[in-house]
Amino acid sequence: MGTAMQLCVIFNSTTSNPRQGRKCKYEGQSVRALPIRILSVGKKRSPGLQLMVDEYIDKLRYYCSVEDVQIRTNPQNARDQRAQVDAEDEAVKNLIRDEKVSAIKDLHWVVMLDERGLDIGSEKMAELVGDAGNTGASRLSFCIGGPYGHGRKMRDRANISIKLSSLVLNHQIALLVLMEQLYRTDRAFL
Ligand SMILES: C[S@@+](CC[C@H](N)C(=O)[O-])C[C@H]1O[C@@H](n2cnc3c(N)ncnc32)[C@H](O)[C@@H]1O
Repeated sequence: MGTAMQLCVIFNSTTSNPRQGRKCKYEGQSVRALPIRILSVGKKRSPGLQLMVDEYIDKLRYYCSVEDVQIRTNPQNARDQRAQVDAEDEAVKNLIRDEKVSAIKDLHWVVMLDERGLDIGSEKMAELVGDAGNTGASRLSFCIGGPYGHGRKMRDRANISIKLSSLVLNHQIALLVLMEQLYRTDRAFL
């Protein structure tokens, strides 16, 4: 998975009492966040969900810029799960392609959300967001899969794969949990 090894340091960081195992290395500091792009695959959102997403983006804007990109599932592929996942992978990959426009590089640090991913808490999520700024990337991209999850291409492209819970979540709930965690990375909420 790409350069995921770079992040091993984060997940081995030492801890101290009384919040054993819950210390964030950015505690007491503002975490400098890269611009964030959240890509989520799925059907048209309900107005209620969109309202909540917009509310989080509004709250997060004091801290970092968040781009909410929706990738619609193609109903033509509904009968062929493999074709659907492949098409979704391709669509997402096109939106996280590293690019160089004249002297400006747009390099994505890609975090794949997956129920089988690495189990991290809020503090480690804050470290992940802060440390992404030291990877040389110019953007932090979170990818949420469709009804059948991510395919091989996305798994190969991702720099790291994380879980938000041990439960399998609907992609819309995963989006809200992610946004809440991003909001929580602001030190005051850890
Ligand atoms: C309905 S789930 C897909 C479940 C599917 N069985 C799979 O193999 O991934 C849709 C998307 O929501 C996200 N998701 C669901 N549960 C999650 C969890 N516990 N942690 C992180 N992401 C999750 C993932 O991005 C997933 O691809």
